[in-house]
Amino acid sequence: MTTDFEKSPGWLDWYAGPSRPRFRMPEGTVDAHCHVFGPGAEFPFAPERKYTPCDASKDQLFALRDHLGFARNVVVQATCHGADNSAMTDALRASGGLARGVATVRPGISDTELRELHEAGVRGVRFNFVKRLVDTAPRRDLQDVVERIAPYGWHVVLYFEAADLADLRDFFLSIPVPLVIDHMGRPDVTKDPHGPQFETFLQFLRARPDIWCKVTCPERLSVSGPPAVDGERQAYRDVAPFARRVVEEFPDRVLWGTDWPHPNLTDHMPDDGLLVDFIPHIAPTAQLQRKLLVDNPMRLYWPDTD
Ligand SMILES: O=C(O)/C=C(\CC(=O)C(=O)O)C(=O)O
Repeated sequence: MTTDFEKSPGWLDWYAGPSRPRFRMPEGTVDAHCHVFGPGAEFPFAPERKYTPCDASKDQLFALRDHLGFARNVVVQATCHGADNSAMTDALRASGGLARGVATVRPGISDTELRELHEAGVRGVRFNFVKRLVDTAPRRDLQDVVERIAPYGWHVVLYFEAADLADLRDFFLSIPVPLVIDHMGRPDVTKDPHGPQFETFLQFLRARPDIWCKVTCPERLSVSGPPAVDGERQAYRDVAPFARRVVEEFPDRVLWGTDWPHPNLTDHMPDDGLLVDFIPHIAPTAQLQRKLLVDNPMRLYWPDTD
């Protein structure tokens, strides 16, 4: 088994020594989108992966959680681990109940494996339609997965590019469990936040009351920045109006997360402390912040916790 991995060319490692955020997050804030990578020597990356990351271990994730002031994490299976969820579930088990997970599952998964994922803290599966990341599975396979996970009360996380929503929308709306959309459906933020492309996305969110939206990844969506580096506490001003529209229209079904360790960024690596300082620009009131950071993720991932 290969355990010695060479990172993809040009790979940017996560930012060591992030600042402390100036924004005071409410107590119990959940980082509802982050990943663990390996370590490759312990949890090898998948043969079918499209990129090879640096290591980003559970201990490093938990150290970041504590440094930034988060209480909990939702760890999303990244494509570089394929459908081998063991690095992610290892993190969930080590978290003492402070982490939940979103897995990648193939239709052939056994009932025992599904039960084990649930017991570890998995509460959803991710379907990825971003072509640079995966060869998307046939819809029949995805429907089979939905049938298998529905009895557990799980949801489906959808990752896709804005330009593909028109083709995918009917399929998405046919999925009979709650949906969670990654990174606002990846809008082109050089367009008008009140223009037709983002309006199409908002219409999709309006189509069902159980579609949630992560207002995440300004660092991935931003074109004109400025990036969250070198003390910049007003970063990603071009993304903020898009996220604010979603937060204000759907305050009870938005989620936020760091996206640490920020895979596949090519032009900069954000300081995660400065990234947290983006939050009040998209959720300007204490009430919106509490819903976004605590109430909503707790309802979705820890519904039995008071
Ligand atoms: O961190 C993210 O959510 C986005 C990713 C990576 C990813 O989703 C994956 O590997 O599964 C991206 O756009 O490259």
